[in-house]
Amino acid sequence: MVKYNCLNPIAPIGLNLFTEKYEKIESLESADAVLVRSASMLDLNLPENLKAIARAGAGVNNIPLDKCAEKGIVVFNTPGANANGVKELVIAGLMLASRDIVGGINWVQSIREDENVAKLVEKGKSKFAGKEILGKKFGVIGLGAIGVLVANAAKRLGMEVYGCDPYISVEHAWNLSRDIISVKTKEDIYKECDYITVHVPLLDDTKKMINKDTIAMMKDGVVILNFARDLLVNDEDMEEALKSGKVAKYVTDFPNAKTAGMEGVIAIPHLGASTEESEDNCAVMAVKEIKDYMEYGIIKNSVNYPDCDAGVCASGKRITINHKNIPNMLSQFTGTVSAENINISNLINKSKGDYAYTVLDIEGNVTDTIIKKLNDITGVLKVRVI
Ligand SMILES: NC(=O)c1ccc[n+]([C@@H]2O[C@H](COP(=O)([O-])OP(=O)(O)OC[C@H]3O[C@@H](n4cnc5c(N)ncnc54)[C@H](O)[C@@H]3O)[C@@H](O)[C@H]2O)c1
Ligand SMILES: O=C(O)CC[C@@H](O)C(=O)O
Repeated sequence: MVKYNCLNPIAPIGLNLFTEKYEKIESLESADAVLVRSASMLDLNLPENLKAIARAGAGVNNIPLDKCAEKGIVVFNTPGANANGVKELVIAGLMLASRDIVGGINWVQSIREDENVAKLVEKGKSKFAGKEILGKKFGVIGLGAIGVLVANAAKRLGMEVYGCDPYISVEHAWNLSRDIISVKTKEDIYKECDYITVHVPLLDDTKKMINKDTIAMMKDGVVILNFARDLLVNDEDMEEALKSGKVAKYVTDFPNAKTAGMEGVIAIPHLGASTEESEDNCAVMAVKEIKDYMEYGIIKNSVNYPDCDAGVCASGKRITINHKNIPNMLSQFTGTVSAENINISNLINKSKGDYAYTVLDIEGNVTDTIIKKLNDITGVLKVRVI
């Protein structure tokens, strides 16, 4: 029986894919697998038995990736599964920043009891006049699953769209409209654009990338949209820029104690992926990833281990080994199995950064001796028999 724990609610359409071989448990302690959305796992004790974590979403800054890798725990995410949900909200954010829709709606509510409300509306509406986005310059930083959809949608709305992503994947490059102006550096976006949206992961080199220095390069009255993570922006610098009018509006899907009540901020309560469709897509993808890994040792969409698909084991037993990416591992694995006079019918080894993963299909029984010897090899982090 595979035990799994959900740290956040996960859509039933995904959980229903688990068969009778899986049991949902309420505590993390004895879980083989975990499903999570935005709950922070950074300070959790990770049980020895834990083998896989699936993040039903894109951002994995709530999961201690290196600590997991070091314990042989494979972390998955669900690339692209919520991208359309976020794209639609970014377009809404663009509109909210350009037209004072929020201010106008709130004002109507404040005068709604007045019997002359219709007249007052016509008289007072000019306070809420805005700008159109047609023909304006729109910069997208990060052309991944979300950035590409946002860039293409903005282009279709008649904007002049600039995109920047030094690490763009071939798949995303194929999907990017050829009408998007590709620029080499973020500085080109900062200097050129009336609206700037960030769609990069929160990493050491993206943290606080929007700060007083980068804002200084921007046009006066720029609009900044952040549907990625709050820590991408230096909030103190943003406050200054909003006060001076350098930044006209800051739209964020990640309000915090500093920005939630800040003048000039349009704060949305992390709703980017909160649609039925995105939640379903993420749940289905996350559960399939867990099942593939638990049942076949297949790794797809991992963020801390290499992807590896050895298909279904056609002979005897499958041994999977999570290990450090260091020399001489394979010869020790094959030597250990061969010493027991067992034939290896299939072997795959993949690596990603400091970590690697090996699948051995063997023609014979996996003895306790083999498992102990494999576990004793320096650099081996987890051994499983499937
Ligand atoms: N608001 C929400 O609910 C919500 C939902 C999904 C994702 N997100 C956030 O949005 C981020 C992006 O999501 P995605 O699905 O597009 O991810 P993705 O991995 O498909 O795309 C991220 C892109 O950023 C690029 N990138 C990385 N570092 C960069 C840098 N320094 N400069 C420019 N580009 C850089 C990568 O090459 C990649 O193409 C996630 O990491 C997450 O933090 C938020
Ligand atoms: O799960 C969510 O609601 C948000 C997910 C989003 O922030 C992500 O990074 O995918």
